Amino acid sequence: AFLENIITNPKFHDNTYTTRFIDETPELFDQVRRRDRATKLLTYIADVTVNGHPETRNRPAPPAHARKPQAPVYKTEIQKGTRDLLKELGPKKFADWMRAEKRTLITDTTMRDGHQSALATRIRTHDIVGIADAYARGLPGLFSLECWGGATFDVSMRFLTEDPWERLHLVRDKAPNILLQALVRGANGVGYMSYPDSAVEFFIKEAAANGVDLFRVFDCLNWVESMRVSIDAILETGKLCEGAICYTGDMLDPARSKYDLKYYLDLAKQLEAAGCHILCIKDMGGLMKPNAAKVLFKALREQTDLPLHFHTHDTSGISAASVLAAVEAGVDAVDAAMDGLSGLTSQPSLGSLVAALERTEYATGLDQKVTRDISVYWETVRQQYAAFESDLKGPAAEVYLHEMPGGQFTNLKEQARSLGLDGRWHEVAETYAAVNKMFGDIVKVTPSSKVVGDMALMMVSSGLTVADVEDPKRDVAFPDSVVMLFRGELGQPPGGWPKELQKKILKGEAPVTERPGKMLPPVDLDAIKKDLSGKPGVEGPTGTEIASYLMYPKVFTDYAALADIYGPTSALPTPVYFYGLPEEQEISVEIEQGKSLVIRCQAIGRTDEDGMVRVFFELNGQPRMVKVPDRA
Ligand SMILES: N[C@@H](CCCCNC(=O)CCCC[C@@H]1SC[C@@H]2NC(=O)N[C@@H]21)C(=O)O
Ligand SMILES: N[C@@H](CCCCNC(=O)CCCC[C@@H]1SC[C@@H]2NC(=O)N[C@@H]21)C(=O)O
Ligand SMILES: [Zn+2]
Repeated sequence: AFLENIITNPKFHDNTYTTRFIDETPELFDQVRRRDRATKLLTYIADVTVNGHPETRNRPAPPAHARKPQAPVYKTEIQKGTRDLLKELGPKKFADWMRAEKRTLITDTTMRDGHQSALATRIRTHDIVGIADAYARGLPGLFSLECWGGATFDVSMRFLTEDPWERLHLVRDKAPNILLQALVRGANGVGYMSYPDSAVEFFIKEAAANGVDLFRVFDCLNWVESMRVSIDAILETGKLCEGAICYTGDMLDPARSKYDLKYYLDLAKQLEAAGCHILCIKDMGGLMKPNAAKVLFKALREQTDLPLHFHTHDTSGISAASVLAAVEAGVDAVDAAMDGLSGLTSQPSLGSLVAALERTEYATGLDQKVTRDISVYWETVRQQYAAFESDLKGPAAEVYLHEMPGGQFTNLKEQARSLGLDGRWHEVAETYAAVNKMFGDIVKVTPSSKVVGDMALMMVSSGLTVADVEDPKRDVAFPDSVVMLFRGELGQPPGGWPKELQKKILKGEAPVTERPGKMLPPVDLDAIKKDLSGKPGVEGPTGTEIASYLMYPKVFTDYAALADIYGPTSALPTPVYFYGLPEEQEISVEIEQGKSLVIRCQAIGRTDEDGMVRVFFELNGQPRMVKVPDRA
């Protein structure tokens, strides 16, 4: 009881309290400090049962009839797949193999862009890893699993209290035969800002060493100069480097001549010259129309012999038609999401594309019973994430006006709602388009899209028009992200920033025209190791911990401190992670391969005079009690 008291006292995690405790009772301290993972997990379950989770509080709850997701179990051996091929052939010959394949190669984006676009990136490692074995055995012919990078890196630590590297390791173990694909933002790594080149290099090397086989690299302004930081680091790792060109505007519209066919063909030449093994047209807004796809991919096919990969979103409802047009025009690989997480701001439906290509020369060869089974799994998983559903009910051709990337659309709608602008969404969309024009008609994808969003929300909520903003006599408080953008901290658009506006925003400060990462002081790994060692929840610090810290110092140390208190929460089933364990319910938690805990909630006490609540469990048959604060 004495020990339990110490453990569950909220002051336990405040170092001064613990230090005094060590001085007074060193022999006891070991027993307390060694708090095993089970005790930590019970602390988490008690806390979330009593207090809920910040992410799901006051949000729609899963339907009462929601069932436990059951991954299909396939008895077939794990056959050789694209990862085995890459190991055999090396990246260059692998790219030749792609070009020789007649069938259309399919990338499944469900584990990354699918839920980033449909559910604000909130799907947890537990649900992602749960289906990996089925992919490995049931879809060995899949080209790649896009399962890492992009916003998943940030969200897993910041909102889901789990380690993105653990997710990568577990998917790697369960699906050893299929290429694991990650999205990286050129000189921004997986962050929203520019980093010193050495930080990006360190991150890429760590990601390659921990399981990423194919890196898709893009820059938020299509500035190849910035992309080279990642490209060069990836080429050194021997992994596949896919250079992505972000598609924007409307290629065949004479009014959008800035982004015409020549613009894209020139960028493709630059990326080929930079050494990319594969070229990707990354249509993050779903702006590609079937006619443009036909013209663009035909022209690219004639210009280069590199394999071509097409990524789009279904916001307008036309994306499957664009994908089929691209296939006819010679594209080698296309992205799709499993039906249950496809459509609208996500990718087009994988099952439907496979069926549409059946009995054509481009047939994918994927087993449609398996794609149906796996889609049913994702549908069931999705029920647990009701808290993160957007209110978008149908396709929106409005996307051709605002050109927002799929992943941002739902997030910006949320942000507008929280600012009390929900009745004015179409005004936000119009203003977003006006801001894009005011900024010189730029590529809009994380992080440049975030800046346009910040400006649009600021203008709508403070009733500012473009004329007001551009008026040299009118004082405007520009969001920090806008100042950063015009200072050049996210790179340079072709032709630079609109001069007048830049002058007004920078108030005479000189802009940066070089690549920011080149000017930033290189990372000091020794200083970081010293800074990190001893922080709660930090092991070594290991290479992956340093890589996380380089990208997100505060988000990482906050995450590590929570992991130190709550243990391996990623192993918990999603209903328990977000909503707790009701009395009389029992779960089995596999905290590592072959080691499971059986946890049963017996009773939840009342809040005592110290504002603490006792929660009684049975852990593998043994009675256990933990006390947690009532945070009401
Ligand atoms: N706004 C911050 C990020 C913080 C967002 C909310 N944080 C989390 O979702 C992770 C912390 C979980 C706290 C646990 S959940 C169970 C229990 N219930 C609680 O109320 N607290 C604990 C940013 O943008 O960085
Ligand atoms: N997480 C925020 C974004 C935070 C953005 C902070 N941005 C930077 O630190 C950019 C780094 C480049 C700084 C440039 S380089 C040339 C000049 N010299 C300097 O010392 N600094 C500038 C979000 O969510 O938006
Ligand atoms: Zn996307």
